[in-house]
Amino acid sequence: MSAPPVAGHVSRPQALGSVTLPARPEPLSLTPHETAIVVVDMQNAYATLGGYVDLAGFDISGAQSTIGAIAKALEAARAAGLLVVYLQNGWDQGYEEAGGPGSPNWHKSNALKTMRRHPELQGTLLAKGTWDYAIVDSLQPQPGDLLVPKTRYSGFFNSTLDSTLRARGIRNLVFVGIATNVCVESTLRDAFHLEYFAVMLEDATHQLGPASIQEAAAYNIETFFGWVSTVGDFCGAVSQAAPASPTPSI
Ligand SMILES: NC(=O)N/C=C\C(=O)O
Repeated sequence: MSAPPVAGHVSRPQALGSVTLPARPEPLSLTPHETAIVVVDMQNAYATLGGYVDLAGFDISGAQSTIGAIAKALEAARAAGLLVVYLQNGWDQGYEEAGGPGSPNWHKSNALKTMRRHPELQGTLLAKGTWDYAIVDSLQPQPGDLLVPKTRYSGFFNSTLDSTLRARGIRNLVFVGIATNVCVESTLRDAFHLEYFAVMLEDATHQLGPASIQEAAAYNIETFFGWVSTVGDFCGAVSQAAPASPTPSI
């Protein structure tokens, strides 16, 4: 027998307008107006050949299919009236926000390390205003979407993300983007600690590192921090939502 759905944040279980998303370890009920899709760091740095992670030596051959899967999920999310939030990772042009040798980020960021190894790249990786920092052409934000800049792996750290979501009554977050095991998982873990119901669409994410890392992140998420679903199931579920009503004006 299959497990009954967990009510994600709905005003009451199975509230009017809620949809059931097939997910692991069990289905999740979501109310569209309390749900946002969070697009993590779909920048040239992470998803385009010649960007930071490619130059740093990671395999991003799967990024093109991830972009296509995200585009599908976004189309369904927008049609159902879900809030779309983009996260954009990087720093000012002088890299003050990245931190100096007193910051672990200075030591661990592969972008900063790559630029130290190749001084000719200095200023080109993840700096605001550069091609590397820009969101990929095919996933450009649309009118009504929100864009939240961030300077560390978790989108909740030192950013406006939590207040932006709370102000809009958002309690459920659907995650897509790159990289599964770094910024997606870091943000999703923080979402759990901040009492959001978090779902990752596994085929709309891509890992940095071997394929086993993707599996490990999905295991962690479905076992400890949230739920795991797919783009097909997400599109099917949100297509059942009543058409979005316009935001009331005040
Ligand atoms: N967006 C990410 O998951 N980023 C991972 C590594 C980095 O930004 O250096």
